[in-house]
Amino acid sequence: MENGKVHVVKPQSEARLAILELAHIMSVPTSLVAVLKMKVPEAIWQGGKNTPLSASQILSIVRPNGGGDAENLQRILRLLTTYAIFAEDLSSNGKRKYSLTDIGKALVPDDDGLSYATYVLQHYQDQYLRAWPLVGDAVEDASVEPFEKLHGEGAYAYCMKRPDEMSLFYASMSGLSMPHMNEMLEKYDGFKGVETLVDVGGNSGVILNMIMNKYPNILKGINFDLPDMISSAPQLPGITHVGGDALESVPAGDAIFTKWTMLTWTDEECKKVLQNCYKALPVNGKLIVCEPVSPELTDESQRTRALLSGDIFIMTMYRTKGKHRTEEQFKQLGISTGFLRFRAFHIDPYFPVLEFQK
Ligand SMILES: C[S@@+](CC[C@H](N)C(=O)[O-])C[C@H]1O[C@@H](n2cnc3c(N)ncnc32)[C@H](O)[C@@H]1O
Repeated sequence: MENGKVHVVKPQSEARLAILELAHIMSVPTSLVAVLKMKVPEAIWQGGKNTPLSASQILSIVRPNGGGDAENLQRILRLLTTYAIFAEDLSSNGKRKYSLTDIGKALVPDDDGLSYATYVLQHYQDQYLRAWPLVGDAVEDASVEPFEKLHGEGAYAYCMKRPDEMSLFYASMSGLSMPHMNEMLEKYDGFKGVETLVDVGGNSGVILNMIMNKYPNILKGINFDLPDMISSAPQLPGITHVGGDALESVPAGDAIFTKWTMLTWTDEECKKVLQNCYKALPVNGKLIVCEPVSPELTDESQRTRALLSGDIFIMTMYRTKGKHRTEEQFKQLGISTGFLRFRAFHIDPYFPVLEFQK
């Protein structure tokens, strides 16, 4: 008996609830995409104030010419409140009003138009959504990615042929990478003393630019990526864009950085790239890797879920035998390719820094 209510927790009813939640879980990302497309976070954040607004007030901002169903918007906002994207306020005569939580604020574009919203929107484009029902095909036949089976080409090739998709990919990568790189650069000082830094799979070059701004000792930055991927990369001070394939060779530098690349390579391909990095480094040179690192234990934590669900995204869209690896798997890959020292810095729960020294 608690507060006059009798709580009878029946394991079987909990099991039924869990199944119902999973059965309906598509409502969550699709509702999130809907509010992002309607620019609801921006509407609540107007003037940087985060004022709680009712669904009809939000609609009057996102639909200034009228229209839209406030009750249905409120239904969506309530669901997303259960995922702590919005906070619900019932203080004004029981009328529900919504503000942004810290998670919701991460979806509001910054002055450069970047936020986590772009990453979400990029992932929920039609070409990916249509590949999801084929996820089990990666078990039946691991020789071809479900995305490629459906579209006749791999996810990178698909992206690189389409200029709009490329811009979205750049913005998605930058929007996600910049906030945690800011924190990483505050806490990790492994770029001290480096004069030439190569970023393998550096995409638009914005991360290399961030590193160089923080470490003026880096005089030369080489942003290395697939030729078509850097074809529309912006010009950035001190940075040379070099097109190539890391599976063939990597430009020389006194340190090499790579972030969020190895997950799309098989173990054999990772070894090849690590060998190429080894060759491109001087004695004592460092390879600094920033990759999703899967936990050894399978638990129900948010971190484990974020990492294991990202792993299935990779398996379905990019590479059936690419993967999120554990720290030990990274260490063994480094040792097998000749690196002498391995250190892990757990600055970010999703993207730890892994240092391999020659
Ligand atoms: C997920 S993105 C990460 C981009 C950036 N490093 C970041 O963290 O925001 C992976 C990048 O690796 C690049 N890439 C994939 N395979 C590559 C290869 N074989 N050689 C060079 N770059 C490659 C892709 O073109 C893409 O820009």
